Amino acid sequence: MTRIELQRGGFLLFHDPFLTRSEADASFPALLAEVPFQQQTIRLFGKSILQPRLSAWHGDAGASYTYSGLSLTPNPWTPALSALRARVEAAAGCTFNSVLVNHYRDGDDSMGKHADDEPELGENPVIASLSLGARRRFVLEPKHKGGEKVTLELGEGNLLVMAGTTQHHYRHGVPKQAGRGARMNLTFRRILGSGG
Ligand SMILES: O=C(O)CCC(=O)C(=O)O
Ligand SMILES: [Fe+2]
Repeated sequence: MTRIELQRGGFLLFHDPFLTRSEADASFPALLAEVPFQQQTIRLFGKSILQPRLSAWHGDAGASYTYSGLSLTPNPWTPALSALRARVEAAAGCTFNSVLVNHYRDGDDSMGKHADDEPELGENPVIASLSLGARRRFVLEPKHKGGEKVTLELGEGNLLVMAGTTQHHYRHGVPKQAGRGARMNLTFRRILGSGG
């Protein structure tokens, strides 16, 4: 495990490897079969646009969440998601009541730069990000001038934990990367005030 202190504040814990090869290889098809992935529409500057990836939200009953203007009601935990949650909680040393699962079908799918700073996550959220399948470039950069840019290759069962004040000072995203294969990313989160 590598700990990366961020210059503007916050820190990352990077576990690479994290899942064993066989755990990672078994999880990808299990999630594809269990998770009801959809291409979501979001409203951005008054226009409806399709997100350039598939996603699904799972969590404890009552853990509802607003993401990019979408109000999401969680799907229930599936066997594969519950097993991965237990694995991630043991490593992160905290508990999570929900997970956003993203499926990047190929290198044309992407996630724009953002911070996971929604109020329902609380002041300094711990976000545990598990990546399966093809590695993709994950870019973390300061919101304002000053501080470093960090690029990691997330995939193949590795785990990145973002903690402390990271979401206050940094944005992150997954740019398009031509030629890459399918990847999944699971961000385990704790939604506050949901009774979970
Ligand atoms: O796919 C990734 O590595 C990033 C996902 C992410 O930032 C999110 O779900 O908020
Ligand atoms: Fe994020």
